[in-house]
This record gives sequence, C-alpha cells and structure tokens, in this order.
Amino acid sequence: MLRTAGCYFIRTCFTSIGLNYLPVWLTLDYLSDLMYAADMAITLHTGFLDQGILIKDLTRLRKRYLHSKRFLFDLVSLLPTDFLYFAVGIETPLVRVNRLLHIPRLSEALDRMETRTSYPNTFRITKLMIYIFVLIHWNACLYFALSSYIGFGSDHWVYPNITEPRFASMRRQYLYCFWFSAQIFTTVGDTPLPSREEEYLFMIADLLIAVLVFASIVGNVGNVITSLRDRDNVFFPNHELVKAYLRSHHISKELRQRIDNWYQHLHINKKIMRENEILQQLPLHMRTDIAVSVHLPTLSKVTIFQNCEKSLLEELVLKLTPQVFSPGEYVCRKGDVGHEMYIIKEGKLAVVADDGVTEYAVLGAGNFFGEISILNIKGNKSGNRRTANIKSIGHSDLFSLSKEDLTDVLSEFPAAKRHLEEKGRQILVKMGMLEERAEVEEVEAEKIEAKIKRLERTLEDLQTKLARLMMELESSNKKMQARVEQLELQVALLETHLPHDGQGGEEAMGREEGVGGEADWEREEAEGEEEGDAEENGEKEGAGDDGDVTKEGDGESTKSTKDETERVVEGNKFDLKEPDNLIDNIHDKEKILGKGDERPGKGDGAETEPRDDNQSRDGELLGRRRKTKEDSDGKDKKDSD
Ligand SMILES: Nc1ncnc2c1ncn2[C@@H]1O[C@@H]2COP(=O)(O)O[C@H]2[C@H]1O
Repeated sequence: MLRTAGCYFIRTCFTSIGLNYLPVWLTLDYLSDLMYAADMAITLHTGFLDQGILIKDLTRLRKRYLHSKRFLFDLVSLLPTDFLYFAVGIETPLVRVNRLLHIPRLSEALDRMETRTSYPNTFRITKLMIYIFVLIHWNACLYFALSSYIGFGSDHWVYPNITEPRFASMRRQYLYCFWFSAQIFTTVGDTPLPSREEEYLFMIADLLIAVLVFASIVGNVGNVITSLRDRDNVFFPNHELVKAYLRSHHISKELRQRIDNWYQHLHINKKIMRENEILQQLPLHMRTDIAVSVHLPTLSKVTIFQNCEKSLLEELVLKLTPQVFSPGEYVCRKGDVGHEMYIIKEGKLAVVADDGVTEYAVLGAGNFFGEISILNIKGNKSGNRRTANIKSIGHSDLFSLSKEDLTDVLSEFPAAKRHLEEKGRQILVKMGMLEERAEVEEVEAEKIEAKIKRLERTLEDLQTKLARLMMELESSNKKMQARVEQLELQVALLETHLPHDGQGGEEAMGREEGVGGEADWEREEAEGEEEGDAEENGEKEGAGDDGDVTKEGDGESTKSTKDETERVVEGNKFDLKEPDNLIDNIHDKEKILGKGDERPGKGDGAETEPRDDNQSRDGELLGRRRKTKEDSDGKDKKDSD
C-alpha cells in the first residue's frame, strides 16, 4: 500500500523516472496485485467476532465479505485496467489509478498495529511521520508535474531548467521537489515567490494543508508527551506534587534528600508502586492471573508458602501491596502495634537492637517478618506489639500483607497458620518472651469456653423441647375439658328427660329418642375427631423428628413425647367410654321404667291398649338404641383394629 501510495505518483509525475525504471515498476505493480489478490482470499477466510463468539463458518464469512463495502473497493482496485496500456501506451501509469483505492487499508493496518504494539507512543509518532512523508512526497510530485506543465525554468518558482546539467539528474529532480514541498509543509516558508496564478493557487492550497499538518504534528507530539507523563503518574507517586508540599512545609534538607533518593530509586529500577490501583480496572480473574505471574516467583520462595495450595497463593497474591524502603529506614520498631506482616522481594533487612547497630539477624529475599504481633500467639508477652526493630540495609523491596487480609486467608488454610505460629513461637522462646504457663492456661481457658458454649447450646435445645411438650399438654387438656363439658351436658339433658312424673308419653319418648340419637352421633363424631387428633399429633411428632435429625438425643425425647401423647389420647379414650356406661345406665333406667308399667294398679283395661303401644314403642326405642350402640361399638372396634 505504501508502495502504491509512493510509486504511483512518482511514475506519473516524474516521467523520466517512470520510463527509465519501467521493468522495476511493472514487476512491483504485478507483485503488489498478487498480494492484493492474496489479501482478498485471506480476508474471505478470516473469522470475525459476533457477540464475543468467533465465527469461522465459511458461508457466513463469505456472505459477510461479499456484502461489505470493502469487497467493492477491493474488487474495483483490482480490475485489470492494465489492458488500457495497449490503447494509451505503457508510459501512462494513470491507467492503474484504481489501485489507489487500497490506500484506506493502510490506515486500517496502522490502527490495528497500534493496538498491538508494546510501544504505542513511539508507534504513534512513527505513524505521524509516515503520513507527513507521504503527503510531502505527493506534493513534491505535483510540484514537478506543475513545473513541467508551466515549463521548467520559466520563472523562479518552478523547477529549474532540466537541460542544465545541475538539475538534469533524476535524483536532483526528486530531492529538489521534496525539499520545496517540505519547506511549505513545515511552514518554514523560505520558498521562491510565485509569479503565475497556477503557482499562487498551488501555494495557497499547500499552505492551508500545511497549517493542518503542522497542527496535527504539534497536537500528536503533545499527546504523546502528556500520555508519557500520565503513565509515569499512574506508575509512580507524583514527585512534583510531593516536592511542592515539602517545600511549603519547610521540611529539613536531609529528609527531602531521602525522599528524592527514594523517587530516583523507583524510577531507575522501574519499581511500580500503584500496581493494585492500575490493575483495578481489569476483571478479577485477569487480575489474579497477572498478579500470579508477576509475584508467584517471590511468594513461592517464601518458606511458609512453599507447600501451600495454589488457591491460597492466588488469594494472597491479590492482597499484597508493594513497598520500597530506603537504606537505614526502619520498617517497624519494637513496641509499635503491628498492623501488617512483610515478605521480602528484594534487598536485605536487619533485626537490630534498640541502639540501631547491633544486628541479631539479617533477613533476605524470600524471608518474612512482622507476623508475631498480628497472629495473637498464645503466651506472647508482647501481645500485639512488635517484638523487634527491623531496619532496611540498602533499598529493599517488600510486600506488605495487612492483619485483616492475613487472618482472612489463614482462616481457610489452618496448616499455613500453624506453620506461621510455630515460627513465631520459636522466635518468642529464643527471646524469652513466651510465657509457657500462660499459653497452657490460655489453651485451658479456650477449652472451657468451648465446653460452656456446648452446654449453652444443649440447654437451648432442651428448652425448645420442653416448650413444645408444654404446648402439646395444654392442647390435650383443653380437648379433654371440652369433652367432659359436652358429656356433662348430655347427662344433664338425659336426666331432665327421665320421667319424673309418669308422663312417659309419646312426646317425651320421642324427644328422648332424638336426644339419645344425637348424643350417640356426637359421641361417635367426637371419638373420630379424637382419634384424628391423636393421629395428627403423631404426624406432628414425626415431622418434628425429621427436622431435628442433627440434634443428639432427639430420638429419645421424641419417643417420650410420643408416649405422652399416646397416654393423653388413651386417657381421652378412657373418658370417652364413660358416656357408654352412662347410656347403659340410662337403658337400665328405661328397663325399670318399662317394668314399672307392668306393675299392678298402674291403670285399667282401657289404659292397657295405649300402654301396650307405649310399651312396644319403648321396646322399639330400646332396640334401636341398642342397635346404635352395638353399631358404634362395632365401629369403635373396627377403628381400633
Ligand atoms: N531473632 C529474630 N530473627 C528473625 N526475625 C525476627 C527475630 N526477632 C524478631 N523477628 C521478626 O521481627 C518482627 C518484628 O515484628 P513482629 O514482632 O510482629 O514480628 C517479628 C518477627 O517476625
């Protein structure tokens, strides 16, 4: 594409160059045609993303390409217009003007490269330079063509006479035109004054384009510089701001020097401090992958994490915060409250005495420290305070891990926690800061606490069960009370209808029959209900059992509840049998009444008839009652079976 953009114009405008190198141009032309054809074939087979899914289906790909504007451009640009050479002659490259339709592909290709390159700013500047170069080249070609049209050397503005040996060579022709064009586009403006209208028009157009070119150069370069500064600001803390702050607060020269050194170290060694902030925009899984690939080598050097599962490391790696300490700087001081632990990525640190000189130990890459004060080790006399001073020997690169994050991670990985605690305990023992008796006491206290918690839980369970039983007992009592009241009512009704006055007439007996019938029916119904309730209770118990499967001893308690419920139901049944006895008593009374009728002196012959009627009715009534009772007994029996 670049070749087309460059060569087409040079061949057309610089006719001598075009003709002298004709075989070269023709070879290049047909080679580039072949490449365009290959490009079309590749485009036809290149998959595309549809809603994030890569489409590779050839029919869809073909349909998409053949219906696109790009296909139209590609097709027109490849039309074999070269056959027109036979008509206009081989020295007229204008017949291939359609090849210029490929030029938009150049910008497409450059844009695509820009998104992929690791150096976007360098690429942007290079792209800008290419565009400017092509523009100056085209303008140089047009200037030479216009000079040729006006006449070489006819005035000061046009290209000098090419018959002069100084200006005859092709190289000189091209270089002069390019220089002339570059002067216009860079707005240097040191060009000969135009004298003809065509020349003025050419210059006006060129100067207008030049303004745009210049503006775009300034704008693009400015953008690149700004984005470089932005990148620095994102990667590193803003030094300028800090400097201004330090100046305004009259900070001592020595401290300012230390801060400057620290900034220099960050920049020189490319220590990126705000990586968590930068990566924040990415989805979590990508962040994890990046963090794992960047920091895993350091973490896997740390002894406690060497045998850890990958998932633990992945969790940890996201929570690490990089920190850089300068030479002689204290990372922590003895007696301070500990809020984080540190893992050494690079550099050396010393465990020093309070004088800051005596070194107890030197820690290097892969070591960690600061865990004792944040782990709550039992028996640790210093509690949550730092047990030692840690001083950076040179510049040191550390990862800090906050107490909360460490506790979070370790709660899921007890083996790592034990390992850390063990190491901390060893140091404490060495320093004589571990109170072993206190440790044992703490363990005991923990055990007792756990026991109390267990007992509290058991007590709560028992209380729940007791409340349930009480409720059941109360409901059974209510039912029994209701039943007793019902039966008392029945007895009272029956007693009021017993013949106190010898008027055992039809009316009384009829009512008695009705009442007795209702009573029996009610009894049966009530018994049915009672049994239904008992069954329901049984079901409830069953449900209760299912719900409590995890609780110890529930089986037994449920069983006892069931027994009690059965006992309650049995009690009800026992009570229910009472009315039957009562009814039997009533029957007996009726029998006596019947017999009373037969007693002498109770009536004359005239009365015998109706009495017989009464007697037979009474007999019927009794028979029916017995039948009802037998039926109900039989039903009871069946039910109980
Ligand atoms: N003798 C030692 N050797 C190695 N590390 C130590 C020694 N004494 C203290 N430390 C570490 O220094 C840290 C200081 O803060 P911490 O007490 O939280 O945890 C301490 C240990 O991790």
